[in-house]
Amino acid sequence: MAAQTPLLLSPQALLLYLLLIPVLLLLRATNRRSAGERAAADNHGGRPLPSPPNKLPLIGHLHLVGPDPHVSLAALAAKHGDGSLLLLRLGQTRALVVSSPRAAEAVLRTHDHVFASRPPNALADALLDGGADVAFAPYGEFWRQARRLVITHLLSARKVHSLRRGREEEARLVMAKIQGAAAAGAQEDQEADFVDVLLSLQEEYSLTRQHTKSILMDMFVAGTDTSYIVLECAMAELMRKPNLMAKLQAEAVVKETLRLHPPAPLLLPHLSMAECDIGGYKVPAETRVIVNAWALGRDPGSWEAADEFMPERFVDVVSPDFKGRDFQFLPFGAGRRICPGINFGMASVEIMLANLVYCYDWELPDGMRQEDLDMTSVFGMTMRRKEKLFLVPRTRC
Ligand code: HEM
Repeated sequence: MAAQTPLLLSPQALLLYLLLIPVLLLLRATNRRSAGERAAADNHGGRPLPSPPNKLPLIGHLHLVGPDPHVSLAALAAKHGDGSLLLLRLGQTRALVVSSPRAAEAVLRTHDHVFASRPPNALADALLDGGADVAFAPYGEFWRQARRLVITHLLSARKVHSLRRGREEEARLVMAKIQGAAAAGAQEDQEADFVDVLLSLQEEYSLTRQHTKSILMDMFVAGTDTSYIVLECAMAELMRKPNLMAKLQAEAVVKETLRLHPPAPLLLPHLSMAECDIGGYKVPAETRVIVNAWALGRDPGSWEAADEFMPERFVDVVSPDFKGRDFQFLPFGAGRRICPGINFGMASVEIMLANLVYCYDWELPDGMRQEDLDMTSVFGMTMRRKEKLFLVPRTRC
């Protein structure tokens, strides 16, 4: 009688069991291996890198990484790491998290040649034709050529200087918009300028149409979002400390904003191309490396009052360099993969910030207090403010 047939013997249940048995066996086998064996396997027999204990089958440590990965990775590194390095399994991927200036220096300077590649990235593959750009290209001849092109012809100090008029015009247009005036006028089109340059170099660099498109996309995506994020965070921090507005030094404010709110808090992922010894640990080839620039910038061991917004720390003293020489401050990364757009980005943000603060007094909207300003951020390709910043301008000039 059907009603008396035990449920476990139904054909569906049997099928389910048959499908589950290999998975259950795999889980048992994984769990039976001692922590030491697992660590040794992850470290190719070397001294085991510190790693959180509660690794789950299949997903590894993914469940420990929260919606703000830079924050949860910093907390994990503090709890389970040795203060510098932490090994995670993110699904099938082995990832080394770097959270101290010393370890960052080892990875991005001492052994930069080993860690200068990029892991495959499905999003970049779809958008940029699998590494036909600079930012996501694996280390190799194509990347070297594309980076040389970008540094020499698009982002050199001379080029950035020559685009000064364009930036001034851009700032003027924004001020005019704020004033409510019609934002008309001759605008120097920087993107078109980049297109012209790239088209003129197609032969010299053997650029295909796809290369040209991908490099332009790099310039556009890497350039606009980051600069805008820094500007918005700088204005939000200044609203919380309005006394700083008056004695503003745009450069110091921008540096301090980059320290507390780096738009790329985990840089871009690096990939090791060979086995390498870092601080006595063996890091295997093909390990993803995540440098937590956000944690470095807030490390109380490197910075006094690390969580305080204090632009004055960058004024009139020998302050940390942000171009990849001081490893407690890496908003642009360091080494071979350092951002090639530093001068371009800094020039764009500084001129806009100086104009905003010089031409206007800024107030919070009616009824809003400084302490109501929500400084939380959301993590994505870049880290941006969760809440849009709304301010009221009062004309000064
Ligand atoms: C404040 C503004 C900016 C910040 C904070 C910033 C930050 C960064 C960071 C953290 C990286 C990754 C470094 C690494 O992997 O070690 C990077 C790479 C890159 N950035 Fe920027 N960036 C900014 C502006 C720009 C601008 C204006 C451009 C170009 C117009 C640009 C183009 C690039 C490119 C092409 C790469 C990839 C370099 C490579 O892989 O060789 N960035 N940037």
